[in-house]
Amino acid sequence: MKDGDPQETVSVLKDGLFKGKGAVVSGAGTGIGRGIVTRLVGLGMDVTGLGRREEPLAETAEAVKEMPGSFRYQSCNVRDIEALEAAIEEAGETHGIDLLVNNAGGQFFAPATEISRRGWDAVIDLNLSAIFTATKAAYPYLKSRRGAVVNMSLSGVERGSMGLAHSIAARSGVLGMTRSLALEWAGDGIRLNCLGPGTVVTSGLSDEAARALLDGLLAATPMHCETSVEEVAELTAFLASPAGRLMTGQLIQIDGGAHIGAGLHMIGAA
Ligand SMILES: CCCCC/C=C/C(=O)SCCNC(=O)CCNC(=O)[C@H](O)C(C)(C)COP(=O)(O)OP(=O)(O)OC[C@H]1O[C@@H](n2cnc3c(N)ncnc32)[C@H](O)[C@@H]1OP(=O)(O)O
Ligand SMILES: NC(=O)C1=CN([C@@H]2O[C@H](COP(=O)(O)OP(=O)(O)OC[C@H]3O[C@@H](n4cnc5c(N)ncnc54)[C@H](OP(=O)(O)O)[C@@H]3O)[C@@H](O)[C@H]2O)C=CC1
Repeated sequence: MKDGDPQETVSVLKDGLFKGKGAVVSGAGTGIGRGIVTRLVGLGMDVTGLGRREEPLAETAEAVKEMPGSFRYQSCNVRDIEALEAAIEEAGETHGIDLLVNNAGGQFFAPATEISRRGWDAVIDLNLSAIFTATKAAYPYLKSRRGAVVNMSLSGVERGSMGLAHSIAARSGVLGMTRSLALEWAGDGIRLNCLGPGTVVTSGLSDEAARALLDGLLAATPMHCETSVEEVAELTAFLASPAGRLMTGQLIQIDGGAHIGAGLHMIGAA
């Protein structure tokens, strides 16, 4: 990436593009989620952010308070079905939903033989079932605005990954669900896509084990570079914009070619 303000460097969308539009972003207090909120509010959108911890959500609110759109947040565990449905409904009634970004997610790295059934269920709940719940709850609001859904996935999701059997299973499920709903809801004008970022250095990838992987991840990326939060945010906004009008049912990998190169999927194969 060139020097300068990272968002400015990758910004291609028009100021005021999303004035009067509404969005829900999960995992809005940190990393990629905060970056997406910042771009959407910067483009004039009214955004509700979800996450379990209030403190990072409040930090996101502080970061965007002078921007053209607005940001409200709600503490919500997306694995709690009733709480998630209620949060989506409240956001829909407050500002409408032109865009739903299912970004909250994560997992632990472990070989399949070390994943307990509870560990499996926790990852499937967070990365698959919660996305179904949120998307279904948002349907009436999306329909009335002919809105869009962006589901955060992983680079290489289609070819499997060492140490991530649970997460790849969940995210492959999300891809199948995304394509199925893209078909079911096309007549309503609702579009759904998945984004597969490569390596994004956020707090989620900052523990010792993840840092140890970083050099290997970058070496396995043909362009030998990280994906920036701002690049993911700009692409998310693009997919919700009129320029994305015919894009639906896709997995778009924003990963410096990782999914066609050596890839991130063999990292951890010792
Ligand atoms: C393709 C390569 C690039 C990949 C790049 C990806 C990057 C990112 O995703 S960045 C975001 C990273 N952030 C996170 O991953 C944080 C989110 N993760 C979690 O919250 C947890 O991992 C969770 C999904 C398991 C949910 O946690 P929670 O509900 O609190 O679960 P528990 O701690 O109660 O554990 C439930 C169950 O899971 C077992 N477990 C947890 N960690 C591990 C581990 N490291 N190894 C093996 N098993 C683990 C835990 O032991 C529990 O099972 P039981 O012991 O059977 O009760
Ligand atoms: N960083 C990377 O290299 C890549 C990341 N991704 C994916 O992008 C997404 C964002 O990752 P990133 O920003 O890097 O990581 P972070 O760990 O910073 O973000 C994860 C966010 O999800 C929220 N979250 C987690 N569990 C729950 C829950 N049960 N209910 C509500 N919110 C929850 C967290 O907030 P809180 O803890 O407060 O609930 C946090 O804000 C994830 O789905 C991740 O797997 C994909 C490819 C690469």
